[in-house]
Amino acid sequence: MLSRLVLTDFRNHADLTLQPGAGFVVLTGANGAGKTNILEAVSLLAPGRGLRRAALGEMARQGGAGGFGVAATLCPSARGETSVAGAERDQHADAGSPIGDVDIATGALAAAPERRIVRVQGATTTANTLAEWLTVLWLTPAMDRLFVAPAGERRGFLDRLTLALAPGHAHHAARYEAAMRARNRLLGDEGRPDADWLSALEAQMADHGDALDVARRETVDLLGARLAGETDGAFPRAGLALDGWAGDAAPLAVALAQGRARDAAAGRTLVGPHRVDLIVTHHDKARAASLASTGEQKALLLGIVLAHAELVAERTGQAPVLLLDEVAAHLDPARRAALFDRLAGRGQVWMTGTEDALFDAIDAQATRIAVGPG
Ligand SMILES: Nc1ncnc2c1ncn2[C@@H]1O[C@H](COP(=O)(O)OP(=O)(O)OP(=O)(O)O)[C@@H](O)[C@H]1O
Repeated sequence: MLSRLVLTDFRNHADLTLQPGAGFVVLTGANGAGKTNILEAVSLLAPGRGLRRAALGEMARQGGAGGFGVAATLCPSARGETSVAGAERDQHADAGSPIGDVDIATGALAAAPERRIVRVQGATTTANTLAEWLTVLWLTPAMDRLFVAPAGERRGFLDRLTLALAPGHAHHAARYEAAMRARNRLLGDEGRPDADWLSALEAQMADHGDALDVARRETVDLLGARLAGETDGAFPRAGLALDGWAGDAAPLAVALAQGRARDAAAGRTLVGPHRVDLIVTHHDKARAASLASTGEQKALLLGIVLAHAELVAERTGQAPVLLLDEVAAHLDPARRAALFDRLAGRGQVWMTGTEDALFDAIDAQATRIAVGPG
């Protein structure tokens, strides 16, 4: 969990320091006060582009010096002794330094506003290594249409779910994409491409692509089984499946080598795990989630996120940090109570709303923060 969060020139926040407690962190304030901006800042403490998938240059405060910073202290008690098993933690342990609070920071400088800087304990590192330290998952109003959105959005959601169980997932995704871009460029070049160079790139895609495929399948299997066994009742059970790339049907390197002419003509790679879609069904109604009502779609998504948070906590000993933007306001009172019940005592959960009264039931367990303009 985060025990401290400092925003400097991040969106509308010139200088803001928060000291959230464990459990619920409730941000309330008027429209435009900057609540979602705070959640976005937390989401940047994980690999990827954050919950708005915005360009870095958009995040620096207009009227500020041009750069921005998001710094946080992770508190070890809630990270758990067995939780952070990654290479970075091992390095610290090997160096004999005690595992205490961990400072992580990200941002950009005015001189290079689109270059992301990431530091862990003051040492520069890559954004992908943040997955070793913190798992952050979010639900925002923009995700309400996830089940009818293009496949890429569901794949992005699946990858975030997967990252929580396989911290190396972001690294494999980045390497896979880089090799694929290089292959696409090579196939698009004038003249006959170098076959050895193509084979080498395809071998890289196959290595990293297989790792992506295995990790996604494991996530879908584990989460699907958990959802199928649920008896909660407050949130509809989702059925999960993968579609679009049968990873076990043909080795990827073979499929890529055979598809060179086709991909050269298309100007892109037409097979591989970058084409995967997450198929979600309303389990009890045996119907595609895309055909469910708006309210049912929201509830399905929330059910997936809740089951995932519990799965991750169980398997890694570390509850993910959840960011629930405007979720409480859209639930009926019974579902809202069920949500609070399920989340109580399950790690740090940041929630936003325009009205204080929405969160009265959890007042005693929450850090309440009134967000004002600027
Ligand atoms: N780079 C920026 N510099 C300054 N202000 C910005 C920047 N980017 C966004 N803003 C402003 O931040 C304000 C707060 O946005 P945010 O989405 O966090 O509000 P909110 O409290 O979640 O509101 P709502 O309840 O309407 O969702 C908006 O008025 C927006 O214009």
